[in-house]
Amino acid sequence: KYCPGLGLVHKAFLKNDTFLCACHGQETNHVPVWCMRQAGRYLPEFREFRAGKDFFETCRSPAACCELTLQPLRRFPFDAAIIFSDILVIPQAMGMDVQMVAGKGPTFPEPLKEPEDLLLLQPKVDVNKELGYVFKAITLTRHKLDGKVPLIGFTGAPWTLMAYMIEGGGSTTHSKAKRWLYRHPEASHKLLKMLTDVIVEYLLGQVAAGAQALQVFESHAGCLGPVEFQEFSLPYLRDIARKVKDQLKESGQDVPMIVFAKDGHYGLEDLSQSHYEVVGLDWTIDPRSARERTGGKVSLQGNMDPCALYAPKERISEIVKKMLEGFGTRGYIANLGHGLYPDMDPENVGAFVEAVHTHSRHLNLK
Ligand SMILES: O=C(O)CCc1c2[nH]c(c1CC(=O)O)Cc1[nH]c(c(CC(=O)O)c1CCC(=O)O)Cc1[nH]c(c(CC(=O)O)c1CCC(=O)O)Cc1[nH]c(c(CCC(=O)O)c1CC(=O)O)C2
Repeated sequence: KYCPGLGLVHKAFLKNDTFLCACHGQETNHVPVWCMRQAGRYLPEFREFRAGKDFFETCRSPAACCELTLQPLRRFPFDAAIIFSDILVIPQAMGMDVQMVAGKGPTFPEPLKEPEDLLLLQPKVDVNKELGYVFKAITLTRHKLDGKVPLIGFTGAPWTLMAYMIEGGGSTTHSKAKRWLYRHPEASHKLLKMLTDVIVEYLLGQVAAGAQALQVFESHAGCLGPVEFQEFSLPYLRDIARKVKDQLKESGQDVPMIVFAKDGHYGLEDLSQSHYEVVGLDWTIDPRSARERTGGKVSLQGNMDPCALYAPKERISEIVKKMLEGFGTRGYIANLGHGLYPDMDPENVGAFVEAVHTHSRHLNLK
């Protein structure tokens, strides 16, 4: 039985456990599907709800996060929900000011410039105090979901968060953050380690609050080369999974973890041997080669080009069919290769979900 606050998770309690089964490589009647950024601006009801409210204020309201998480599930038969929040709540918890500026995106008025600035960060973060609002949102959403589908919690990965903290916002080159890697490798490792410690506690808190799976977003893997990835990203991704899993094992819990290193195709083999059950893929990887390169060691998630949702519905259906044939229907979770864009037509998102369900059922009957 599910105990609020304790987060004891029983699969039997779920009405639809296809997502969790697929994470563990078990057979399912249909391939489960969800979309990154499914709770987002492409939905008119999201835009209406968010209108006039500050983004991070919204993130700090458990009731608002719960409502936004549930919105897409009222429209589409997604097989999982992902808690509405943002990866940048961690730099905030470490003492940095982060604002969401309309038309510009996340902005840090005082980004980290030099290694001395690390002294300005909170050395020890009490996640219950600083991020308890996310935990409350998760518990409330678990209750409201009432076992309809599992709830995914998430975090940004250390390198991606470090990049934001130094760049002060989005960037095309990430040259300020990469400058640290080449010029201040020790300070870089210090920051990555600080972030890892907070992330581990944050993910454990999400599970205690009721999250039934966890996704780690290394969204800026692509601006690292294979050598830098090996040194500054992969060890921390591995550390996170190992530490979270070790802790959960002690309390007899088993929560699947997904690693999504966008544009990190060079790291695919390593990512499939990093203690994650699932590796998320962007659309630059061919499904069959991803299967070969990961050797059946993990389940895979992804990877339709989000822009394929601009195609007519019949074309979306064809693309989905090819994708399913490439990945196969077992140990596979359908998703996009990255998040939905604000100008996407909700009807086409519905067509994507339906195509995954219909084609995968047919393929399973063959
Ligand atoms: O476009 C903008 O103005 C700022 C968008 C932005 C945000 N965080 C950010 C970015 C940078 C970026 O995505 O490139 C920064 C951000 N947030 C996130 C990521 C990870 C990623 O997408 O690769 C990133 C990094 C993306 C990158 O830099 O490549 C994660 C995120 N944001 C969010 C969610 C939650 C959710 O979708 O349920 C999630 C995670 C789960 C998921 O993918 O579903 C929600 C979010 N954050 C944000 C927004 C838009 C602002 C609003 O509603 O007023 C929204 C809603 C939406 O996408 O429509 C703000």
